[in-house]
Amino acid sequence: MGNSFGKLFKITTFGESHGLALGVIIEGCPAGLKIDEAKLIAEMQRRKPGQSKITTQRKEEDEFEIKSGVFEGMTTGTPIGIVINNSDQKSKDYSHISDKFRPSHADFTYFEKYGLRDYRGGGRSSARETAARVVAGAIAKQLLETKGITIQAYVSQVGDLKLEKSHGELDLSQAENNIVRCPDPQIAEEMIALIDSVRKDRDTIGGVVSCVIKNTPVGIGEPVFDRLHAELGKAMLSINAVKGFEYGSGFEGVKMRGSEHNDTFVQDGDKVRTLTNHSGGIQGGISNGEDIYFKVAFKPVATIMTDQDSVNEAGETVVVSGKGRHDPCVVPRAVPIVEAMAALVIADYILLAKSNKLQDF
Ligand SMILES: Cc1cc2nc3c(=O)[nH]c(=O)nc-3n(C[C@H](O)[C@H](O)[C@H](O)COP(=O)(O)O)c2cc1C
Ligand SMILES: C=C(O[C@@H]1CC(C(=O)O)=C[C@@H](OP(=O)(O)O)[C@H]1O)C(=O)O
Repeated sequence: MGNSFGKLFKITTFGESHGLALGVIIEGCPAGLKIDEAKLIAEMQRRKPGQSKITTQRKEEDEFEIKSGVFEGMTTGTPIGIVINNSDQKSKDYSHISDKFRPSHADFTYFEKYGLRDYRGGGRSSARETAARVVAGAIAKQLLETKGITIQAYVSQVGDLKLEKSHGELDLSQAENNIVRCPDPQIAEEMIALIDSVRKDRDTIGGVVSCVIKNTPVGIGEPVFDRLHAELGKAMLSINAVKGFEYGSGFEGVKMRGSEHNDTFVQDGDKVRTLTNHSGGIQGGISNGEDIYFKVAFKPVATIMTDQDSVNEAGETVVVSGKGRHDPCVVPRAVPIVEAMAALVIADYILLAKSNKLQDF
């Protein structure tokens, strides 16, 4: 029913924004992985609401409890069950729109699909659900660390303000040093000021999260329908408010000739490398060992703090007035979500690649 993701490293999430709790069941994580809980907590802190003036002011610590599948700090190979309690729901903020549809949120489509809905905080459609993905993704990241694979996302655009440099030209270690998570400190300041001014206008703004995955081995990806970039695309497009995904040269690549765009192969010691990386580390749906990089576009948040025309469940014309604690821009908190989803894909696809060749059997 669309609540699970992955084939071998598989997650199933549950929970609503204003319910008692959220959580995730992780199946397929190999036994014997040492879990560093401090790292899981750190990932949750990066995503949690209420972290700065440019995020929703809902205060959730996003503490989690590992209920199963980990014994004496090691995964046991059995399902890992994790629960995150909700503690700061303000469902009253939603009573005035309990039968009204917020323009461009999921109120109308959930109501039409199921015939009823948990209107409190957007229910299941809320990005609160992504807390469960982030804790699962943090475990996947630890699995990937054992192979030296790293994943880093950062904010590369807010509205019209964008980084012109590619990931290789930036010092990505700077990204976590500011509240918007942009690696260029100067542009970060401008982005923060822009989000803050949009927030003061009681409006919202979109942005782009870029991500780079390093040290993926050659040969990961399942042609033809489960090409690595197709799965990354699905993972990213499953995140709330995502409107676009591009990898490698993406939409800009259409302006180039093949003679400029082709990535020349060179032998580098015992490895085949490419001189450029317009392919984004993936060719034919299979990783080629170069950096995998992609961008994810997020729309401006639907819930704005001004009156908007809409309709209600009875089909009457109504005004929806903005209320509650909402993100003026999602990208600062989307960074760890993008990383988590990328980690889940790569962990899953490394396990799948064990069936590539007879010698791996
Ligand atoms: C990190 C994050 C935070 C979000 N915060 C809000 C919010 O405060 N208010 C809101 O209306 N939408 C927010 N959204 C987006 C909604 O969850 C999303 O727009 C809604 O579920 C409808 O789905 P769609 O935009 O994917 O069609 C957020 C999304 C993300 C990724
Ligand atoms: C609570 C979180 O973000 C929420 C995402 C969200 C939405 O519509 O997606 C709407 C707001 O929910 P509420 O109005 O219930 O506070 C945000 O605060 C979170 O990410 O943990």
